[in-house]
Amino acid sequence: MNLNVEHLSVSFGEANIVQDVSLRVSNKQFVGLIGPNGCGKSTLLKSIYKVIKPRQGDVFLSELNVLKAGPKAVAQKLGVVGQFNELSFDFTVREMIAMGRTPHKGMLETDNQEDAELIAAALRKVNLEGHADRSYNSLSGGEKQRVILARVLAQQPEFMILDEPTNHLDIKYQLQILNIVKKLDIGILAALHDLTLAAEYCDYLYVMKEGRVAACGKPEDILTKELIGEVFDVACETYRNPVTGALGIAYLQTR
Ligand SMILES: Nc1ncnc2c1ncn2[C@@H]1O[C@H](COP(=O)(O)OP(=O)(O)OP(=O)(O)O)[C@@H](O)[C@H]1O
Repeated sequence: MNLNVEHLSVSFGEANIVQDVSLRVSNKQFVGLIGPNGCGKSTLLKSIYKVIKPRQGDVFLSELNVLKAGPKAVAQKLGVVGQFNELSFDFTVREMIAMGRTPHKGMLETDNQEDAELIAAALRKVNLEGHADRSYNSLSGGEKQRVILARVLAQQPEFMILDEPTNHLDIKYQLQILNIVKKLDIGILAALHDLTLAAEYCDYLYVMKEGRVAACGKPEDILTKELIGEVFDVACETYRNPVTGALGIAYLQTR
């Protein structure tokens, strides 16, 4: 399933927050969206997954016209791990994850054995088997984040959007979540803040600055000290990590 975002623009009043952004995720790529705070990453993602209405532009998931399709048709294909996961009403962890099955159900259809197995498998995958009956609101930020991922796993989407999925997570779970997502073998578009993790996990990166795409390409081609200095306003040197061989970034003092 491919994602095509075409000339998307979002405005709040007079402020043009996302300006004529086009991007593509094809062939089950893991594509990262990076850029400084406030550059418009979340707004772009929310307009792709229909929480915000764009001023202009189109979004296609393969043949599906996302902005014109109904929510259920989109939810059958697209899973979303958003940035803030607070709830006014309390549910158990199991109930939260069961919500992932809703797009695949008829109006009054209840959960069956297959749903129960998918929910249990999702709980196992994020290491929260023992937490199924806990109240969601009582969980730590990192545990909540993993429940939201488990809900999306139970949803069995063909494409996934993640907005800073490693927020709140310690390094073990940052790596675990990125490994789980990477192994799903579906197209992924994820906003990420950690540039070395973005370089390690992403096949391709889009760099946003002030609402526009400032650069795009393979991580090793575009994550240069010049681009990082220009977009994030920090001085750095890039290097090959001698242990992993991955791209390393040594941050120097802020300019
Ligand atoms: N509903 C809104 N009304 C007015 N301005 C908004 C609204 N939502 C976001 N903005 C503004 O749009 C800009 C982009 O916000 P956005 O959350 O998309 O940035 P971001 O790149 O995801 O930032 P971060 O890395 O901090 O999460 C910010 O200046 C923000 O204050």
